[in-house]
Amino acid sequence: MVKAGKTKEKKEKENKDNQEIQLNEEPDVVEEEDEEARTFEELGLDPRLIRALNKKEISIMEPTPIQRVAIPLILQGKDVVARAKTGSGKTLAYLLPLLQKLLGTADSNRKKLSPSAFILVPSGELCQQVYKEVSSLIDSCKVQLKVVHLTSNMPASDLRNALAGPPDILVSTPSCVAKSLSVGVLKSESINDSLEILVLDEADLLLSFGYEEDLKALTALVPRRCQCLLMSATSSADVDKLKKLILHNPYVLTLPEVEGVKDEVIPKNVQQFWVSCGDRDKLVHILALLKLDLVQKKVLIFTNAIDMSFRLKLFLEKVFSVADYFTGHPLNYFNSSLILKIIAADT
Ligand SMILES: Nc1ncnc2c1ncn2[C@@H]1O[C@H](COP(=O)(O)OP(=O)(O)OP(=O)(O)O)[C@@H](O)[C@H]1O
Repeated sequence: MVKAGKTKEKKEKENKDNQEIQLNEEPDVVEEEDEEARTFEELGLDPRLIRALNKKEISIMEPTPIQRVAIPLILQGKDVVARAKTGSGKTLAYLLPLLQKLLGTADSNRKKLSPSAFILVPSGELCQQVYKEVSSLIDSCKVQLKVVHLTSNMPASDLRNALAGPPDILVSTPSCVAKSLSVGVLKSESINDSLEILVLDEADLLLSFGYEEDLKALTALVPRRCQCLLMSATSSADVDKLKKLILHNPYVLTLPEVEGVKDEVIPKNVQQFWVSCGDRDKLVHILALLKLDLVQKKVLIFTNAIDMSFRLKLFLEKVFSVADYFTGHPLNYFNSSLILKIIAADT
């Protein structure tokens, strides 16, 4: 991050190689951040957004480390790649400056034909979560910004209604944008004319979920002036590929260490085992693990598709108590003592 008072060497190091900022390798940078920008006010956040954060069910008073670094850069209009562990606050790290930028243009007379901001996520469930977060911030700020989200089962007429206006912010999977383009409810020229901010959230999953072609098609329409943000919990070849495909000379923020806790994708206290078996034997193996109490306490089982989670649920219900199993959005229910085992599809 380019900051007043920083040494010349540091500035040069950051400007080199896509302006990479390894926060753990430069602890003094974190310290400087700590001293200089402890609060959202000091990050330059609009008071309406700060009030909206304070009003949340669990009020948010101080920025997380990734927010401290990312928010000012995004407010300055930089392209940013933010890599920080799950739960580090990446969603607000891009949503707050994105909303602030749109607050500044909310009263503009210029008639747009397409949304100013696209937030692309890999799944319908994430789409719903991000949409909820944006809507609640907009409601709390009491501003005239409109957000919509698209779902994969929407017919063309619903897509047309959702995009009429147009909204200021679109939350979608890449495939719903591709569908909207193909049925003509989004127009290439209007995207090129209107798009100001493009966010790829959970970027580490976007390509593995099969959105490469949709993203390539969209990239061709993204104007050069559009600010692009890429958020990811891990670094991977896919994230690099997306970075090269869409971003321009971005700041790369990596936050592997927060408050002395090493940010590993798999925490140290988690033991991992894998069982090699054919497709047909998977259910029996899971049953054996549970029946023999080899996996104890609460269990979260991920499957790669929704129909597989239902098959597993039906299978396990034949053996265990029906009330033990739940499928759907897992984390809201995981702390409930009634729910002992959860099956979740990773889509
Ligand atoms: N500054 C903050 N102070 C306290 N809580 C926060 C702050 N920022 C975000 N949170 C809360 O932390 C939780 C996790 O945040 P968030 O979902 O943004 O993490 P993430 O880094 O995007 O994770 P993922 O990689 O899974 O998307 C949310 O409940 C969010 O409301």
